[in-house]
Amino acid sequence: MPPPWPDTAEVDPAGDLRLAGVSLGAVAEEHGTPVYVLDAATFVRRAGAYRDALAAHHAGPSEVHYAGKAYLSVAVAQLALREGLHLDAVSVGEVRVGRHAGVPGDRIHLHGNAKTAAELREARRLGVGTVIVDSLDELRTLAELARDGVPQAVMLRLSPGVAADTHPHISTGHAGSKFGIPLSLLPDAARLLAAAPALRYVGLHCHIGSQITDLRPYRAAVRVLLDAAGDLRRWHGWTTRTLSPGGGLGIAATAGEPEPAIEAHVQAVAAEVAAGCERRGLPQPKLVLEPGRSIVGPAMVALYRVVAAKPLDARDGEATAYLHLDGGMGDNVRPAMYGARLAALPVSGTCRPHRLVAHLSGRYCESGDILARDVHLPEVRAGEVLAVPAAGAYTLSMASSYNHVPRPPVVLVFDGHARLVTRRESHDDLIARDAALPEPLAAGLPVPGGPRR
Ligand SMILES: Cc1ncc(COP(=O)(O)O)c(C=O)c1O
Ligand SMILES: N[C@@H](CCCC[NH3+])C(=O)O
Repeated sequence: MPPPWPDTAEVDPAGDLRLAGVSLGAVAEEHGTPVYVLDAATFVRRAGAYRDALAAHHAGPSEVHYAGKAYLSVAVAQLALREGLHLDAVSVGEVRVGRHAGVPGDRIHLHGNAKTAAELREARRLGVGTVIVDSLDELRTLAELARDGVPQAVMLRLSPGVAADTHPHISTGHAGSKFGIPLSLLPDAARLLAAAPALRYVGLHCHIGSQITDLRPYRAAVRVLLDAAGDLRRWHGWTTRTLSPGGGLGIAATAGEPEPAIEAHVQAVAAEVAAGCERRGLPQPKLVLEPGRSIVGPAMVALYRVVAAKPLDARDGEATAYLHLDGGMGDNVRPAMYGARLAALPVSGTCRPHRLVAHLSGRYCESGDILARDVHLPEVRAGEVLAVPAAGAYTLSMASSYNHVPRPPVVLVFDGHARLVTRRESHDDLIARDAALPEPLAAGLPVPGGPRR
C-alpha cells in the first residue's frame, strides 16, 4: 500500500489488512484495542536511509542520533542501536531507557532547555557522552559539576534565528525561541567555556523545528552554525569537530501529503556543510543528524475499535456521523494539540467502497477529542477495528492516562511474527502511586485551620 502506510502493509486475498505478514485484526483480538503496531522493517529502512545517505554525501565522519522524544522504548532503542544509530535523549528518563537497552553512554547525547543540576549529575553518572548545553546557566552548572575531575564533552545549542514553516508549537529555531543560546550571547558562552578546563568543546548544534517539509531553512541554519564555528576559531582557536543541525524532517500522515525523501534532505544538508566549510576554510566536521519522527512516525499503525456509530442530525463539514473510538487524545494528542490530520481504514474488508464520511471521535471527555475529521471510509459498524497509519511519532511518547484510561501496548511485527514489546498500562499501575487519606483525616478529625464543623 502507498504511504502513509508502512512499507509492509498489504491487503490479503481475504480483504484484510496485514503488516509484516501479520493480520492486524488478529493483533487487535489478541492484545485488545487501542494497540500500537510497530513495523520493524519500516523503522530499519528509514534508519538505514539516514545512515547510508550521510555516508554517501558527507566527506567526513557522520552519525545518526535517533531522537527518543518521538518514541522510545527498550525494544526501539535496541532496534536503533542494531542499525548503528546513536541516541538523542532529552531527559535522564530517556537516558535510562537507552542504558537499560544496552546503548553505551558515549553514544548518548543529552539535550534539554532546563536540565537541573541533579539531572546533569545523574547523566554524568550514567556515562552520557556529550551534553548539549542550552544556556549560560547550564554551562556554569556543568562547569561546577565537572570539578569532580571527570571531564565533560559539550556542544553548544544555538538559537539560529531561522524560521521554519511548521506549526508554531513545534518551531524551535526562530528568533525568540525558548531553545538555544541566542547568537548575541555566543561570546559569553565561549568565555565561560574557556574558563572551565574540565569542559571540552566539541561542537555546535541547532534544531529549527519539527514536521518540516521545506529543506531551505536547514541550509540557512547550517550557514549560521558555520559562521559561529568561524567566530569560535577566530576568538579562541577552537576547532568545531561536530556539527548538528538537528532533526525535524516531516512525514505524510494522509494520502497525497508532501513528504521529502530522507536522502534529499541529507544531501541538501551535507552539500551546505561541504560548501560552507570550504568557503570559510574550516575542516569538514563530523556531521550529526537527529531524526525522530521521520524514522518512527511511518513505522507505526494504531488500532482502535469503533464503540458506537452515531449519525449526525445535520451534516458537519462533509461528515454525516461520528465513529466513537476506544482511544483518542490520551494516546494521540496531536490532532487536538497541533491540528494534525490522520487517515484510517478498517482492518477487515479494507477495500470496500468508501460510502461514509465520518468524524473519528475519541473516548475522552473533551469536545476537542476528535482524532480525525471528514474521513472517507467504507460503511463501518460498531465493533469493527480501524487502523490509523503514521502513528509512531509523538503519540505514545506524549500519551497520558487522562480519565484514568491506561496507556496502550505496543506490538512489534516482523517477518510474520508479532511480539508484545510494551504491555498495556493497568488500572493497578495507575492506582499504585496513590496513598489513602491520612488516618486522622479519615477518622473525621478537624483539619487545623479548616472550617469548623
Ligand atoms: C534537539 C532536537 N533534536 C531532534 C528532534 C527530533 O525532531 P523530529 O522528531 O521532528 O525529527 C527534536 C524535536 O523536535 C529536537 O528538539
Ligand atoms: N510533539 C511535537 C514535536 C515536538 C518536537 C520537539 N522538539 C509533535 O507532535 O509534532
